Amino acid sequence: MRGKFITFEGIDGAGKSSHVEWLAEQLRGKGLTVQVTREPGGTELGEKLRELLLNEPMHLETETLLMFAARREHLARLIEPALARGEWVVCDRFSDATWAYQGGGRGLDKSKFLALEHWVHDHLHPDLTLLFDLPLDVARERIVLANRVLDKFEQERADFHERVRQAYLDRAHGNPARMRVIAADNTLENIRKQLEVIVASIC
Ligand SMILES: Nc1ncnc2c1ncn2[C@@H]1O[C@H](COP(=O)(O)OP(=O)(O)OP(=O)(O)O)[C@@H](O)[C@H]1O
Ligand SMILES: Cc1cn([C@H]2C[C@H](O)[C@@H](COP(=O)(O)O)O2)c(=O)[nH]c1=O
Repeated sequence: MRGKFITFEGIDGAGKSSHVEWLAEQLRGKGLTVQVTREPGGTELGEKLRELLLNEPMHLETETLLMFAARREHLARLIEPALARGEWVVCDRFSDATWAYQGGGRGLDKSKFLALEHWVHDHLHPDLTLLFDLPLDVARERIVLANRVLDKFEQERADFHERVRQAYLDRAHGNPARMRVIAADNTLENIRKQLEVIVASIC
């Protein structure tokens, strides 16, 4: 039987990465084999593209095409083979991030996004997407506290991140069967309680 594909999404600093490995462990505890991966990245080539994407200034359409190029490689080399073997894949970001960052944040034409999504993975969409939603100032505070070097996207202005957040919420509104909004302005413990209930519904 084909495995399931779960993705995590949210604005920078939403807290999703703090739960990715935890969720994988919960699933492994149920006897499942789980691959944890991320975008952009997840393959040798994808990680090289990630370096460019997170650090080099580039035209919006170049950025979008490289996101989808990395995704094509990721699907072909990791995601699709794992799902075909019956393994589950937990991925930190996927195409909803392109919708939100390049579409919402930077203003990419929606028809261009839809054409690329159709071309690259019309046959495969996540079974479940967990959207970590919280006010921008809380996410910003977490990033400041973490004291990390900011990448190209994290250096964007607040209005960019507000548009990304709103685009994510619009996407969730349009895909209620797949996307679940997590109230992420909460303790790790309370967030995990929300995740347990949602994940139990697809196991
Ligand atoms: N619920 C929480 N309460 C307080 N701090 C949190 C919470 N969740 C995560 N953090 C902290 O916030 C910071 C950002 O968390 P994390 O890296 O998980 O976010 P992220 O959504 O993956 O961010 P990015 O996409 O920017 O990498 C980390 O320092 C983490 O320890
Ligand atoms: C997949 C994808 C990602 N991004 C952006 C979103 C984040 O700012 C970075 C990735 O960093 P993270 O710490 O691993 O979350 O990339 C994007 O703009 N478009 C995409 O499709």
